Amino acid sequence: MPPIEVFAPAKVNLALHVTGRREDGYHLLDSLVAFAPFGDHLTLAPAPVLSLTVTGPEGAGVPEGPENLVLRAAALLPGGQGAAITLDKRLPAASGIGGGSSDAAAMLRGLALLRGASLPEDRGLELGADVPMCLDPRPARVRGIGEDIAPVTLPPLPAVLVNPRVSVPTPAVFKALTARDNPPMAPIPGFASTTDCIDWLAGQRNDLEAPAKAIAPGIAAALSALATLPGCGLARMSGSGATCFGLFATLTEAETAFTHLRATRPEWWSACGALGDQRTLSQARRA
Ligand SMILES: C[C@](O)(CO)[C@H](O)COP(=O)(O)OP(=O)(O)OC[C@H]1O[C@@H](n2ccc(N)nc2=O)[C@H](O)[C@@H]1O
Ligand SMILES: Nc1ncnc2c1ncn2[C@@H]1O[C@H](COP(=O)(O)OP(=O)(O)OP(=O)(O)O)[C@@H](O)[C@H]1O
Repeated sequence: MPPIEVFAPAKVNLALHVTGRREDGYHLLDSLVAFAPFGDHLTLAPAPVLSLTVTGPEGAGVPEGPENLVLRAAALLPGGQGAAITLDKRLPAASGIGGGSSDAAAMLRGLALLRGASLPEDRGLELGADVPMCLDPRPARVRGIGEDIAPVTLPPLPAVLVNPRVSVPTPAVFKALTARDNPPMAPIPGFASTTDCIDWLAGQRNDLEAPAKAIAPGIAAALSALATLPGCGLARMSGSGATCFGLFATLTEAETAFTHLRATRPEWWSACGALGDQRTLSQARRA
């Protein structure tokens, strides 16, 4: 049987409001997410047992053992059939763009095809708050701790992403919050254009940006590098950081800005593409 290939796109929190805290310490969020046309790649070859090999430019330091979210995801699906898994890491780990969560979600989609199994009832929430939204990688308003997902329609959002090569652990950023009961996002209107959407987003926030910046000052440098690129309409951090994104009215403007940024900051991880719906690209398929 030919191997199965699955794409695990980067997740971007276009806005992320922290609106409360549950008794178990998890924070209640109100977030607008979209997905990038770049990300990690998984290959699942039928094999007698389950094994994982991590490759790719961002693979260094990513565990190959049972703690990898890909293997933890595999353990959730019934069916004994093994698989030789290759995880080609292109997204920096622990960087706020859902790398591990998107890999876990891609693994669930791939194994569901390989084993003919259905997806777990909690849609992978037990693996991480970002996994359910990554299972169906389309623009969505996400509430609760990540389980309450409502798809939304957004125009394509040309973006440049940059990671200043600092990794910030998600729990430390939540812990450093000074206010946990902030106002939710405004109601999401229909957007006539990309510029319309960028203007609306500028009135929303990422409440994790201030605590993340306090932990990792490199984030401020990434944000100001993005904000000063010609045509950048909004620069903001994604998730718990440290990856930041800049939004542009057109893909041509974003690509020009990306070329400039890559040349001036070659030591940073960066990528460019239109954020939006990546369901088609992310479908598990036989090679
Ligand atoms: C920041 C976001 O990326 C926004 O989409 C997510 O909320 C975090 O998602 P994630 O990385 O999948 O997070 P998890 O692996 O579930 O949680 C890591 C840690 O972050 C904190 N955490 C996470 C999610 C949440 N809603 N409240 C929290 O307080 C908890 O300390 C938790 O132990
Ligand atoms: N498949 C994986 N890819 C990357 N990291 C992994 C993976 N599996 C487990 N990890 C571990 O999980 C940690 C968090 O990595 P991940 O890429 O999920 O970041 P994140 O910033 O928490 O994502 P987000 O907050 O956007 O969901 C890493 O430090 C790494 O040791």
